[in-house]
Amino acid sequence: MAKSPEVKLAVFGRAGVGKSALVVRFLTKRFIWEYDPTLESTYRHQANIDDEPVSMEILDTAGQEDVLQRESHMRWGDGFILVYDITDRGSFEDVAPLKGLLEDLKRPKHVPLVLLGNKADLEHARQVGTAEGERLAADMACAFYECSACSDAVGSGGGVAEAFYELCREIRRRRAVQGKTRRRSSTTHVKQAINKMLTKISS
Ligand SMILES: Nc1nc2c(ncn2[C@@H]2O[C@H](COP(=O)(O)OP(=O)(O)OP(=O)(O)O)[C@@H](O)[C@H]2O)c(=O)[nH]1
Repeated sequence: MAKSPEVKLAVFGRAGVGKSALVVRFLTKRFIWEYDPTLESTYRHQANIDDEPVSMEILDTAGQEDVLQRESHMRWGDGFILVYDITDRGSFEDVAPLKGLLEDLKRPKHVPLVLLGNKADLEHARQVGTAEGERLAADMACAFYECSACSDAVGSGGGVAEAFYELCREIRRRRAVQGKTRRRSSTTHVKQAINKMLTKISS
């Protein structure tokens, strides 16, 4: 049987935005109130997305990792979920610099991303409007979800799982485009070699 394509997903965001809670919600469909402040953790998960199997490796980063750790996690990932907490404006303001770091490190620069505003169940404490999230996602050319790790029902866009799935789809799309470009460039090389030979023969 063919092996499922592997995708490496990393979850980034300020400490306390709910990265671990979101990963656990995605993997177990449950919410657990408290975790040890994250030491980084990785998980494996298999899913069928649009009838195609995919094998995910998910890295839940620590909100307070140092620069070297962060860079190595950014190099590791194929795609990234950038999380903020809708009740913490500072966590929203951290997102654009994270995207900037990714662009500095990754080639090609345009990295598969999803923006996720978590804790949508805490509407009474909201500090970041939905429209602001939408605008930032438009600037970053990525999908946007407001969700709650407490519940799949809260928030727009079909909950936490949909954000992970959309990131996998985006990685697939990019790989398909890159594969085509590579195939095209190798065909071009063959054509150039044949042309050279023909020129030599005719001269
Ligand atoms: N109300 C509510 N609380 C949440 C939600 N997600 C996480 N929390 C709470 O927010 C706190 C931080 O959640 P974590 O998942 O540990 O956050 P983290 O981003 O992994 O934090 P670090 O590991 O320190 O980087 C915990 O008390 C969670 O119970 C949510 O969607 N709604």
